[in-house]
Amino acid sequence: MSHDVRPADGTPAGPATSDLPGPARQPSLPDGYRLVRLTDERRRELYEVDLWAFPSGDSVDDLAEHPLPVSWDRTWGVETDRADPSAVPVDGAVPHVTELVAMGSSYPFARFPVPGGEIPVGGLTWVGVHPGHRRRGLLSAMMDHHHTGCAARGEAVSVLTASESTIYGRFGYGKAADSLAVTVPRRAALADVPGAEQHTARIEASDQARHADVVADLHRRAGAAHGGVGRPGWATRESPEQTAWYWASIPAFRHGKEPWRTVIVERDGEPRGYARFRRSLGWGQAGPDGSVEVFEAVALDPAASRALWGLLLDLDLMTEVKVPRLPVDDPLLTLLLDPRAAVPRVEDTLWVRVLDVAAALSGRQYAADVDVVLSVRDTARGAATTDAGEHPAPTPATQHWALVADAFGDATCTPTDRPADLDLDVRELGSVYLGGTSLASLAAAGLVTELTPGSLARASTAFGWPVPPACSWIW
Ligand SMILES: CC(=O)SCCNC(=O)CCNC(=O)[C@H](O)C(C)(C)COP(=O)(O)OP(=O)(O)OC[C@H]1O[C@@H](n2cnc3c(N)ncnc32)[C@H](O)[C@@H]1OP(=O)(O)O
Repeated sequence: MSHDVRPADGTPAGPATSDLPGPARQPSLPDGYRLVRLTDERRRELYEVDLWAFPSGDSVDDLAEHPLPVSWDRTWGVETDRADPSAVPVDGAVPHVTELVAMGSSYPFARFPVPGGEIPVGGLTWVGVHPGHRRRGLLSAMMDHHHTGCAARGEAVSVLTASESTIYGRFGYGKAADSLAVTVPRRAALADVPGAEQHTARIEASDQARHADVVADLHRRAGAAHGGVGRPGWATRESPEQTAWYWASIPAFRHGKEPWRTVIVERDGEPRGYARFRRSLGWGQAGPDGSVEVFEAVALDPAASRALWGLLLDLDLMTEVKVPRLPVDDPLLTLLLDPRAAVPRVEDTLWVRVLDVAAALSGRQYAADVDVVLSVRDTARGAATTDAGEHPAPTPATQHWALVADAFGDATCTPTDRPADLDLDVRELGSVYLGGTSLASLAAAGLVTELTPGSLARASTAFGWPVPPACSWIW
């Protein structure tokens, strides 16, 4: 919070457009609010908004000295002024305080994996509004700002993980990937995989200097594996800020658990997989009742995966292993002789907003030859706008796009006057973009309309992908 003196009527300062990341314009905000770029000097204020938006037992002091995952040049806030009741008027003017009441940021994914390729993507994150300033349009204005910034930077797509799954559909986001939350009993039986027993393991305190390079290398190679087709969504932590955050040991986030541990499994001295986990020890009537939390478990091949899960499922004094975000096709579910023992629960992870249809659709590959015309409606608020500051068109903006692609080859997507084969909203285009949701299943729910008989099955096959998308970058 900072002080300044305003005229007696409290007129707020004008917009600080030149401070904004992205195009120099203000989105439509309610009166008295302005969007500003945040810098490291306002780190404590940012944490104050964060703790109002995401309540926890932590204090600003617990958090402010540790690394932040966001890049300041892509981080913004909304501030407002209010009269300072404790201040004495100066020459008839009422001292005001400037208060940060909302924030948002986006990760710079320059090489975000999409089916068969990589494109620049903006990863919306850390959106929060102070509860005293909610439901008056601050999020809507920030979404407009974010999408405009993506468009200006050539990011054809925005992705996010949502705190609540009901928020982002209205801004044109479609649910593009699920994950599984599982809890596996200790020593749950796993199928044998030849070669698993030839692995050795190093279990160490997570340490950036010691582990960062090997973990980043395994993470990247695991995403590109899968018979060479790669896993959509499997972005690496590209920015130094994301990397520093991942490796930071922040006591406030331990919640009674030990600090993060890293296990690396090796075969013939070569790293083949890693996991990041932490334990908490409890005692029940039957003795030790500890729990293991696995943040991520990544392996290059089936034997390394079997070795890694075998180790994680048999840590002393533990009775269960919790994995909050497991890719839906992780080998663990297939290796478990009793998959029901994991009690898998499906959760949404990646939400995708297609901002530039031509760039997005020609930036990925397709699993079958396709020649289809899509009628795409983009009426959602928060659509990318022009540098002139125009807001999304109030009337439905529908465009026909001709998509032509060879299976696992080149693709083109251009505007066309040809009649459409399929009709859908931009939300549904986001849902199918990473290959994890089928057009046919959306059509079954009435969200996609087949206008040319036979086009749905063909397009559905082409938009699919052999490997389901997964989110690899939460935090
Ligand atoms: C990518 C991420 O960072 S996800 C993290 C999002 N942040 C949080 O969950 C923290 C706690 N929540 C908040 O800070 C705020 O409530 C926010 C950011 C979710 C919403 O901010 P607000 O400024 O209140 O939103 P705003 O007034 O612009 O509302 C825009 C629309 O979204 C709707 N909306 C807002 N919050 C929610 C919600 N939690 N669930 C469903 N709809 C919502 C509003 O009703 C409004 O819809 P309408 O215009 O169709 O009636």
